[in-house]
Amino acid sequence: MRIVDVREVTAPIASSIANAYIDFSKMTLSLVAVVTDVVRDGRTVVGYGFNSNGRYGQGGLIRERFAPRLLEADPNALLNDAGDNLDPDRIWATLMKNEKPGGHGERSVAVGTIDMAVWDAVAKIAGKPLFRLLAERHGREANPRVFVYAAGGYYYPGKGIEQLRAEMRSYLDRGYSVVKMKIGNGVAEDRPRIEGVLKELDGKAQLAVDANGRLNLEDAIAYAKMLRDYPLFWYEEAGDPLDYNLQAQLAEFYPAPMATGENLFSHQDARNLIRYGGMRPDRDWLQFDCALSYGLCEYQRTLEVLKTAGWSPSRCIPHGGHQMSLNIAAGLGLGGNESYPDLFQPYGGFPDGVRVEDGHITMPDLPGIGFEGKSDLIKVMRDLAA
Ligand SMILES: O=C([O-])CC(=O)C(=O)O
Ligand SMILES: [Mg+2]
Repeated sequence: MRIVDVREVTAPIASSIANAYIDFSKMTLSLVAVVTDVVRDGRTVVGYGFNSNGRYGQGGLIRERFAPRLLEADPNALLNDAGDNLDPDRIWATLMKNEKPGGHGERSVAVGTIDMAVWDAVAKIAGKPLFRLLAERHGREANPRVFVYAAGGYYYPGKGIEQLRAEMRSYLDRGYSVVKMKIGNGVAEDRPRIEGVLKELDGKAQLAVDANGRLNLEDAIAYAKMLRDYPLFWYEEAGDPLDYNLQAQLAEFYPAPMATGENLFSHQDARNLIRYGGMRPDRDWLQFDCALSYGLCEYQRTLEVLKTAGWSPSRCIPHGGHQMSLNIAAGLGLGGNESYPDLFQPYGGFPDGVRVEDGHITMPDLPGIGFEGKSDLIKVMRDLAA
């Protein structure tokens, strides 16, 4: 049993949306195929992975550094003790050989993308959905019913409050109970946007807001004073993701739930947020995204760090809207997952036929991560592996 090839293609996920920090006019992602020599149900097992929106494709790093390390390794050194499957942690250690600690940059995205493909292959070789395999490995009961919220509400050229309200209404109509919109361009611009959306939701769903790290401390506090007038689900990523002191000071002005973490890429960074960021385990939310942060091998270390610090995995609702985090949520008891109903297709979303009801989806029993159940996605994946 061995990995015979690691393929990467950088694909566009561009659109005309913008958050308070970046626009998505040139956004890309990396799609990876880890091809094995294992055959299941008459088909060669190929694991697939991709990185979430926001950090661009990582083709250079994957092709020049990480894929060659896997292909040059002794194939037996990448297997589990029984020799009947790949071992994700041994593969992870091989990927990270001769990498210094710290300074996570974007190698964490390259590794996270390959790691997703490896876990997909491992669960397919085991003949199980990844969420069931994870629950078994951790001695837990899987829960296929997962909370999901609808992320959107971007700044959009020519889009006024009426269109924003219509967008949010469409998420309500599709079964979501929590929706999210962007803020950060200024209190004067955002207050009427928020009030318009809250009117549209009319108490039938809750609203989260996301400043994408745009605000300095003074502006983050000014926003907090405005936002705390409204019953929001959370106030996300107010300031720079690595400014733990800003987050901690903000907590003093914002008693309602805060959320952050999508731009922290290692368990060490996550631990610093917990130690120094003033985040409160009884109400705040952690959004670390394995696809951007060295993958599930690292995410399990992050969950250990959280546990040690008294945080439940149910306080985690990852960024990114991919099926990988849906599996982690169902298998390891996270609080839910992000979803972008109208963006970043065909990568995001759910297997065909999965519907949102009362803000939750139910995972179908598909082997691996479940990409084979999403026809538009598996088509581009198989094109890469062909
Ligand atoms: O706009 C983005 O970069 C995505 C984002 O922050 C989110 O989904 O929370
Ligand atoms: Mg965000």
